[in-house]
Amino acid sequence: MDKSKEDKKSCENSKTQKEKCENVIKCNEINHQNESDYSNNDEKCDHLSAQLPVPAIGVDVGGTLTKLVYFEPNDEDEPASEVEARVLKNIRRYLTKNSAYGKTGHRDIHLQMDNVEIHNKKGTLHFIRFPTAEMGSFLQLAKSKGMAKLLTTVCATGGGAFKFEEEFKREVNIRLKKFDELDALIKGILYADTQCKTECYYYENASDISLSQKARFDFSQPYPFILVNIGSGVSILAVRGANDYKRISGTSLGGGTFLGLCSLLTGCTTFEEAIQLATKGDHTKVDKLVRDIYGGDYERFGLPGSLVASSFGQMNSKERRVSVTREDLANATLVTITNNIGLIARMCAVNEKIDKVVFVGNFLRVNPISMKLLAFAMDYWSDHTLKALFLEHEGYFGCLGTILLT
Ligand SMILES: Nc1ncnc2c1ncn2[C@@H]1O[C@H](COP(=O)(O)OP(=O)(O)O)[C@@H](O)[C@H]1O
Ligand SMILES: CC(C)(COP(=O)(O)O)[C@@H](O)C(=O)NCCC(=O)O
Repeated sequence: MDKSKEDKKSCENSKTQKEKCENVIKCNEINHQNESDYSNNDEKCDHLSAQLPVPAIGVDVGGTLTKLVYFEPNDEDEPASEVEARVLKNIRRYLTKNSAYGKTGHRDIHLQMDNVEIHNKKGTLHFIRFPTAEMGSFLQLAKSKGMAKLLTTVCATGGGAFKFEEEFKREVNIRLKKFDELDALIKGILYADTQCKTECYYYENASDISLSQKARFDFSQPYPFILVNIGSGVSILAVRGANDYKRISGTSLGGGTFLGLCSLLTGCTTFEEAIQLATKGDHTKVDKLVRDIYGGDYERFGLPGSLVASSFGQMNSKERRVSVTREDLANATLVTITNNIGLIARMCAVNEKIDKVVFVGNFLRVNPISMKLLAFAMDYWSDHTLKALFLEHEGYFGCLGTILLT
C-alpha cells in the first residue's frame, strides 16, 4: 500500500475508533485503594503520587518493543511559564501530528482513543512503538525536541524500566517512576475495556479456521480470566479481581522465539515480513502430521490425521528439506510457537478452572493466523468449554497501566 493510501486508511480507522469510543463509560473497575504501591518504593518520585504528570507519558520498555502512550488532555492546565507552554506545545505537536518518528518509531493511529477520561481529565490517548534496541536514538530525539527540558519524570514499566534507568538519568535527566509490568498490564486491560466498547473480541466458528470470524465480546464481567501475555516471552496469569491475580506460568517460547527462528530459517528482517511469509506458506510440508505416521486418524485417542504429530518432523529428510519454501518454514515456525502457547494456556485454564482465556501482546499484531489457531485450540481441545478472547490494543496495556497507576 502506498504511503498516502496507508495514511488515509489509518485516518478512516481512527475515525471509526473515535465513533466507537465516543460513548465513554466511566471506569468503575479502576479503584485506587489497594493498588500496588510498587512505585512508592522510589522515594524520589513520591511527590507524583495520584496526579497525572504533565505531559502524561507512560512507557513499557519490553524485551523487543518499547510501547509509549501519550495522554493529550482536551484542556491543558495553565502552564507554569511561557517556556513550559512552548515546550508542551512542541511535544504535543510532534507526538500527535506525526505517524512516524525517526526511522523506526510508529504511531498506531487506528488505536487512538478519543474522549476518554483519566484522573478526572478528558483527552485523547495516542499509542506509539519503537524497537527497544533503538532506545539510544529515542533518548537523543527526546533531547533534540526539548522534551528532556520539561519532562522530569516518566511513568515506566517492563524490564527496560530497570535496565535503562541509569541511561535515562544520564542522557536526558529523566527519572523513571517504575511500576510492575503485570500490575500495569491488568490495570491497562480493565481500563481499556471500560473505555472502548469494541475492545474485546473472539472468533465465531472457532472450530473451523476457514470460517472463523472476529465478533465482539462483552467483557464487562471479566472475572475470573486467564491472561496470556505473548511478548518476547510469555507470562500467564490467573486474574480473579482487579487486585487479585497470580502469575501461574510462563514459557520462553514466545514472540521473540518466533521472530528469531524465522529470521534464521528464512532470512526475513522484520516481523511484518515474517508474518507475510507465514501467510503464504504451508506448515504441513515441514511438520509430520498424525496421518503421516498413521496413514489416517489415531482413532483410539481421538487424534485426527490432520493434527501435527511432530513440529518440523519432516525436516530430517534431505528431499523434504530441499522442497520446502521460506514461506512454508515461516508458517511452520508460527504454527509451532502458537500451538505450544495454546497448549500451555489451556492446561493453565483447566488447572485453575477458568473458562475465559485472554491473549494479549504484540506477537498478535497483524497476526490473525495465530489468533485463529489459538481460538481453535481453546475451543477444540476443551470440547467447546474454553473461550479465547483478544483485545484491540494488544501490546499497549502495560504503558497505559502506568499512567493509571500514577
Ligand atoms: N514491529 C515489530 N518488531 C518486532 N517485533 C514485533 C513487531 N510487531 C510485533 N512483534 C512481535 O511482538 C513481540 C514483542 O511483543 P511485546 O508485547 O511488545 O513484548 P516485549 O514487551 O517483550 O517487547 C516480538 O517478539 C514479535 O514477535
Ligand atoms: C521475563 C518476562 C516477564 C519479560 O516480559 P516480556 O518482555 O517478554 O513481555 C517474560 O519474557 C516471561 O515471562 N518469560 C518466560 C519466563 C518463563 O516463565 O519461563
